Amino acid sequence: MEPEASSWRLESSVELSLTSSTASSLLPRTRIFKIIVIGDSNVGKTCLTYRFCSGCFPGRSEATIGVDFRERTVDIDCEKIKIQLWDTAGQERFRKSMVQHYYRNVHAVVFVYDVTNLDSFLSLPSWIEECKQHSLTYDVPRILVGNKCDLTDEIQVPTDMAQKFADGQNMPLFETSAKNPNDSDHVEAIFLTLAHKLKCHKPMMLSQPPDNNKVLLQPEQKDAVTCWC
Ligand SMILES: Nc1nc2c(ncn2[C@@H]2O[C@H](COP(=O)(O)OP(=O)(O)OP(=O)(O)O)[C@@H](O)[C@H]2O)c(=O)[nH]1
Repeated sequence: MEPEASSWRLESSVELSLTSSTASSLLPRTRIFKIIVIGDSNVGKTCLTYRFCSGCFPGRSEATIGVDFRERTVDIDCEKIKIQLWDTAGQERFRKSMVQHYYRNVHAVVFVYDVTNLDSFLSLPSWIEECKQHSLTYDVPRILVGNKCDLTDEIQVPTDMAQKFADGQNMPLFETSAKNPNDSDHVEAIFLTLAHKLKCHKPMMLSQPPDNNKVLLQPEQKDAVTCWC
């Protein structure tokens, strides 16, 4: 179910074609960041990823089965970054066989809850636990997103409650609406902020000497906890 290995490479590796023997003349190809989006069913994971990658709210959205991939290439500080969003199924029956694939070589995690559904917020600890069980270390950036802020009359999760939880988990909180991008934090800004953090967090380094006119760049491995300040 993973995308074609030929079209992308996990671990945010960057393959370079050498045009001369000096590394300074290398032109890097697009770096890829794999971001998984998880949370209860119906919180709006598909709509958020669709909003970011396609720029609009999907006319209709059905329960995700397994996982859907969406991607978008952005320019950050003159570098092309491909943001690959893994939109995972919220329903347990549609997740089972796929779970181990989600967590492989993940660069960041987006936890989503629905601000109009308290249960989806109360489920967050179990999603965080699932990450832990798949050996996701704390140096993998994580953010918390409360979706459906456009439904102002139906809010069940007040911002201060969500903020307290996010602080306790050392995650930044964003409240947004995939439906109405003018509400609160903009979906676009959320994912771009995350991409910036990833870019700074994982500077490229040469991982092996040039071989067959190719050189593989990989992110520097860091043990430090990601700081969002
Ligand atoms: N009002 C409003 N509705 C939204 C918003 N985002 C999603 N929805 C609606 O919420 C429902 C569920 O959205 P999805 O994006 O399919 O939810 P999901 O989290 O991907 O669900 P699963 O695939 O089952 O895990 C759909 O009817 C969407 O139209 C939002 O920001 N505002």
